[in-house]
Amino acid sequence: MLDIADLHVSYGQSEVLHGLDIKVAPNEIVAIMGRNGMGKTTLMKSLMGIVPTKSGSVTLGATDITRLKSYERVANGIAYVPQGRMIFSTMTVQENIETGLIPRGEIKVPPDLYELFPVLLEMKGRRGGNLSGGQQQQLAIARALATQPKVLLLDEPTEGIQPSIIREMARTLKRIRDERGLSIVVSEQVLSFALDIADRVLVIENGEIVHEDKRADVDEAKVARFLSV
Ligand SMILES: Nc1ncnc2c1ncn2[C@@H]1O[C@H](COP(=O)(O)OP(=O)(O)OP(=O)(O)O)[C@@H](O)[C@H]1O
Repeated sequence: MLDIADLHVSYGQSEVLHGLDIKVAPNEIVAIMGRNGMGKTTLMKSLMGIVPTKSGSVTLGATDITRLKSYERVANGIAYVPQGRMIFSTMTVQENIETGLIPRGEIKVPPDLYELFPVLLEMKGRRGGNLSGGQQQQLAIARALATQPKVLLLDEPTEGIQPSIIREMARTLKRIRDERGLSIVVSEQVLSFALDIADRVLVIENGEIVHEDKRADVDEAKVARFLSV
């Protein structure tokens, strides 16, 4: 579904991703784990066309999206929940979700989004900035899903979220995958969450994938060592 091949990304002269090869199957959930500064956000931003690709390719389904602009990537079926959620704090919950409808030319929030996140229906007239961290995360996911993606990217979704809400988020994301047949790529530092949700766990270190395990074979101690400072 998503095929990243020999992806190199730099900021000016300094190369940050050094030739990543990652394939994500339809319906698969892949967790990309790594400490701060290892390149997770840069990978997400480059997949969304927010930072330019130096070389290599990104293919979504049958479409080469490497040179496409962000909005064209979204139209092709890739959606993004950025680190820190980045909801529009002065807009209402409903208006936030509506921004995700624009690429599909739709006007009305599909009821199944509110079924997934009932709290958003309750709060649809509230300003985004007045929601709790967990509620804002649900809103950011709902906004991304409104674009009807085939691949959903989430950048450190557990950051700043309470443990009980993190478990609920894992359940919801698996439900989304099962019901919508999405592929999900999630960057994470919280191993328990990654193990809860992922079919495959990759570790990124200094812009390279240095370890990979299927969920059933994950060597937890080894992955934890990569994550410890
Ligand atoms: N705009 C930028 N200009 C120059 N260098 C940058 C820029 N953004 C990130 N970097 C560098 O790129 C490297 C990877 O950063 P990135 O933010 O992708 O890491 P990360 O794994 O997502 O970390 P975090 O968990 O802190 O978000 C770091 O060395 C960082 O300093």
